[in-house]
Amino acid sequence: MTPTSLWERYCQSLCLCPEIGLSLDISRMNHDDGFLERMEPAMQKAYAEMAALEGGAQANQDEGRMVGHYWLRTPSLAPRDDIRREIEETLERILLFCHRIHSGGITSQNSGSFTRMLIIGIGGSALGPQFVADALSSPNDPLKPHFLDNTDPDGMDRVMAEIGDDLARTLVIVISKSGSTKETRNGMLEAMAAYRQRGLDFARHALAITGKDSQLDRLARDQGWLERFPMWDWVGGRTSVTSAVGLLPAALQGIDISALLQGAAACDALTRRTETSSNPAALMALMWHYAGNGRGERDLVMLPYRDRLLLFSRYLQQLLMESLGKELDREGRIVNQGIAVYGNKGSTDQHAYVQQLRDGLDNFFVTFIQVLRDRDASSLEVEEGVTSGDFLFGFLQGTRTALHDKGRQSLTISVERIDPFTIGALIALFERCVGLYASLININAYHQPGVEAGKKAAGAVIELQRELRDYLTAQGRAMTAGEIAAGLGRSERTEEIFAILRHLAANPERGVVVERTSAVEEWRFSMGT
Ligand SMILES: O=P(O)(O)OC[C@H]1O[C@H](O)[C@H](O)[C@@H](O)[C@@H]1O
Repeated sequence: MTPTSLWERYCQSLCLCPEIGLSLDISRMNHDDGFLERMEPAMQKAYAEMAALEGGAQANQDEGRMVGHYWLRTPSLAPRDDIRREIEETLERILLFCHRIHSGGITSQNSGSFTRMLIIGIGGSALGPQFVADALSSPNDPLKPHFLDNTDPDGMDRVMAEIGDDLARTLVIVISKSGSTKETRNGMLEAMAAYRQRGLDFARHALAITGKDSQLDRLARDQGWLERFPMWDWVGGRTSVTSAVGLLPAALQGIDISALLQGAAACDALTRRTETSSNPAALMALMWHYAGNGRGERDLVMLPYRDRLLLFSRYLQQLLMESLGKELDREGRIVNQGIAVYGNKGSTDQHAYVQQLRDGLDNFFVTFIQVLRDRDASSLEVEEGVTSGDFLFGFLQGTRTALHDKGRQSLTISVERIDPFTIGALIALFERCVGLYASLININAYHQPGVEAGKKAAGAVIELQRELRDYLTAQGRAMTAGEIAAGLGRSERTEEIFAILRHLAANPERGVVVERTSAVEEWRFSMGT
């Protein structure tokens, strides 16, 4: 394509959305002129399904649930008055609670004001809060956020060491929709132990965000924690960032959550448009469809050129891959759908994997995010007339062109600046896009049947570990994994038994001792004395 026709293609296909200070450029995708027209009937069907979803239909059919994250920022849209009221009341309670924390109305046990918060959660109960916290942090944040988002003991030690003596002035927010996620439970128990060790009353530092009457909800109620905020079954974990899950930590950090909600609501309003050329979520969904043939054949590489957006791709990984990565379509046919997401930030990633994007496998499309405002203050000239921000911009443009020269495809989202409003808009843009794309490929984006298998298998490993320890204690001698498995009548699980014992033996305080040889089948395990 000649430079002039590229410019024409850019002008024709640029979707300008001044309402949210955002534009989407699809000119560097390779679709032909007729593609959008051919897809229009499918797109119209997707709009109709989205309207039904927003109207309160049981869009998550497999679980018999409504899908209501859009109501969170426009409560008047909620299909029932009680839902609308709950959303509004929760928001008021969040603002009031934050006011009391910030103003010293609620103090820590030793009467000091809270200066840090420890957020314990995983998946949708961590990724959104982490993204927002990092994207919108400032040196003046009234509460500094820390996260326990795993059951990694060493990881937890690191976080607790960072908090150190400030634990007494740290608010703990335990987030779990189900209230029974093991990683989160473990993080909470470890945090409880840390408070106990310092003679502090955990309940006076803790609050919960969870489903009504969940295990966590009952614990928080029985122990008299500071507050409990609701999660509703009509909000999925990965789309919960505009519920208390994302709003409460953000507000405590001093982030303007009203602006974040306004940005999301404004983006929702314009991505409800059924005129595809002016709907950036629809255009993006169509580009995903085009790029991957409607079968996810290309990976989505997220390249935001702004450090503050580093965690966006991690957040989107769950939003897209848990929503779209499905074995069956809505009619129960095997389709094995999905779109893989990876990426960190530009220009940093140019020095890592962009080589492959330009010269290697052509199995991706890039989504660049450009932030027009470089920084709040004026910039140093690193070369005559040129700033660091000019370089960042130049690297984005350069990579986009270099990829295009090799026929490699990209989308470019431009936003004015990074602020709460824009972050809200970006979140809403991708949520809507995922929903529309799911309709285009006929899958349920709102359940996650595949996640259970790994959790169940992990439960079985923990059970087996208990059995093993009892067995080895009773045997009182050194045995190979094979002998133990046979003794337990579980020969089919010999490898698992070996792995469990090897792990225990690597942690001397767990009491399992190993005598090693060069052949693993000869390793002999016993309970130490
Ligand atoms: O919020 P929770 O109930 O603790 O769930 C945390 C996460 O658990 C699972 O992995 C689900 O697949 C995620 O969608 C969810 O976000």
